Formats: sequence, C-alpha cells, structure tokens
Amino acid sequence: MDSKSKVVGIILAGGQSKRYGEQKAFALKEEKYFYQYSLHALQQYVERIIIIAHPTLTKKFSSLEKAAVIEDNKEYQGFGPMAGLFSAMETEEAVWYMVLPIDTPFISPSTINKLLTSAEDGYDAIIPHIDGRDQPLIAMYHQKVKTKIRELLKEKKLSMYGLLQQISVKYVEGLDEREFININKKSDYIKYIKQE
Ligand SMILES: Nc1nc2c(ncn2[C@@H]2O[C@H](COP(=O)(O)OP(=O)(O)OP(=O)(O)O)[C@@H](O)[C@H]2O)c(=O)[nH]1
Repeated sequence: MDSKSKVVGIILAGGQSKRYGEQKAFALKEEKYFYQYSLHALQQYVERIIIIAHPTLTKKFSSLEKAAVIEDNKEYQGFGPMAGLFSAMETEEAVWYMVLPIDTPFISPSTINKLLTSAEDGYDAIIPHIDGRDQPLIAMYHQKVKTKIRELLKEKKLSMYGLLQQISVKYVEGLDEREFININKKSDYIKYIKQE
C-alpha cells in the first residue's frame, strides 16, 4: 500500500444482537464497552472512523473525536454487514477501508497494523485466514470493491463470503487466533470474558 493512501476505519454496529439478547456494542469488558475496543484498535492507524450504528443506538454513541456516527443507507437497512460497509463507503471516500465489528473485544492495534502492512495495490481485499476460516469482518477493502458491493446488494446477495469469491483477495495468515474470538451469545460472554 502506498503510504499516502487514505485509510478510513469502519465499525459495524448495525446488527440487532438477537442471539446476545441486548446490544453487544455496549456489553462490558473490564469497564470498557465492546465498541471501544474496536475504536482503540483502529484509532492510531486511520484518518477517520465511521461507526454505522443500529438506529436505536445512534444517540448512544457519544460524540467521539475522529469518528462519525451514521446509519445504514435506508435502501439497504436490515441487509447485514455488507450494507454497513457500503453505507460507510458512500459516506467517506478513501483508498482503503479497515473494517471491524463490535463483538471482537480481544482485537489489538498490532493486528490492525499487520493487516495494514499486508495491503497491496492490485488486491481488492486483505482478509485474515484464522484456524481454517476467513474473517471478512476484520479486514480491509479497497474502494474499487464498492461497485461490486452495490451490485450484490441490489441482487440481495448479502453474504460476505460470497463477496470474497468475486473479488481478488490477499489472505493473511499467522495472526493470533484469540484476538478473533467473537461474542455472539451470552454463553460466549461467560466463557471468554466473565471468567477473566
Ligand atoms: N451496519 C450494519 N452492521 C451490521 C448489520 N448486521 C450486522 N452488523 C454488524 O456486523 C457484525 C457481525 O454481526 P453479527 O455477529 O451477526 O451481529 P448481530 O447481527 O448483531 O447478531 P445477531 O442478531 O445475533 O445475528 C456486528 O458488528 C454487527 O453489529 C447491518 O445490517 N448493518
């Protein structure tokens, strides 16, 4: 990646947290909200951060330096993470977008830095491959992917894995798998966070 390339951070917070039972963005780990871990991991590496919030949460995100809070493009509300990615790309132009969800509170700035340094022109996305699985929500996307995403949203093909099959992906291996732990249910919270 050209060191002058503008990188915008995207925090996906537009989900319903149905399995968790309450909004995961405001679940606590060591007195910090989950979404704050995503902010912290991104902050030093990006020019600006866009939080794409669920409409019930927009006001709850306090005014944050460097971060703007938006909602999914109305046309695609309820369409899942890809709609969030698209809405952020429409809001702020950049060369690369670094995406994070709000439910991976173990993610560290150094992993974000490893992804950044893996970015290469010629690829559409930089995707971690952890323990045999792709991680499309802790990943980088080039601006040129926006057209493909718009096309998929219009066709209601909403799978991020489906997107990866249609673009040129550089996979990054060797990252710390513990940082990719994803809290979906209360039982995940008890297993990975409460016991700490
Ligand atoms: N902007 C946006 N983000 C979303 C949307 N759906 C999910 N996300 C985010 O994508 C990430 C991963 O989503 P999930 O793990 O499925 O979270 P969720 O949809 O809130 O959880 P469930 O309702 O239990 O499926 C989380 O950070 C969500 O907030 C959406 O429609 N728009």
